[in-house]
Amino acid sequence: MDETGGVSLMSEIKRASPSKGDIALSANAASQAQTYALSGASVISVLTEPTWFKGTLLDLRLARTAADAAYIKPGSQDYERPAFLRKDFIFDEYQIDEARLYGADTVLLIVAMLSQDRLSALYNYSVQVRGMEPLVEVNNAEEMQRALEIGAKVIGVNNRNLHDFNVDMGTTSRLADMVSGKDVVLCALSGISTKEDVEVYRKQGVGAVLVGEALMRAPEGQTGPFIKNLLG
Ligand SMILES: O=C(O)c1ccccc1NCC(=O)[C@H](O)[C@H](O)COP(=O)(O)O
Repeated sequence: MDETGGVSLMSEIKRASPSKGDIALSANAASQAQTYALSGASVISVLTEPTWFKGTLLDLRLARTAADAAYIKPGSQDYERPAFLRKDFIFDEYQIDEARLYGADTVLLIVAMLSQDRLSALYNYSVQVRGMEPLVEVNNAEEMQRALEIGAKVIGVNNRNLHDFNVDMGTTSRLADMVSGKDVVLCALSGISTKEDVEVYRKQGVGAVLVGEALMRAPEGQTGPFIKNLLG
């Protein structure tokens, strides 16, 4: 949660996706990141996977550089400087090093894609060797339990089922109790597009929401106002 008790925004740079195909192919990662940074996003998530999401590691570097440059301009410091998340399918420690090298502050670990040993090893490597607390993604109670077992402190519940791409906004709500009272920031991922969505999650103790497609489809010049309205 942000310092005002509101929900923090993780805004995503997402050109395409397996479920929706092309979303915003010509999006410029640098200018998108600047807009996000200057509109109040706490985290900028950059999809670096090339095949399905049409992202690159270079997007991450350009986004980071542009947002940092925008942020140091006089008069532009209304918000905290956002952190950068490398959003990709991470299987190896090397990808965590790569993320750091290209400007990320943290990485995504998807519980469903990793054995418990690999999940734990990658989590520990990220925290202990690179000093980055990963966003650990889950989609059901069993995965949430696995995330809690490794000591994850930032857990994202993906409302999108990765097998059939169905989005059920109640997924986060149903798992919220499993972290209540724990030292965990609960994040709601996917399908979020309105201020009302954010308000529902806020009341359930969600600390951050991740928004991709809705931001990428905002009409030109409307991304900043859209973010301010979401956070309103
Ligand atoms: O977005 C997809 O189609 C997708 C399919 C399979 C694995 C991951 C996928 N998306 C990654 C994400 O987690 C979303 O980009 C992120 O939560 C933002 O979702 P949205 O706001 O619905 O774009």
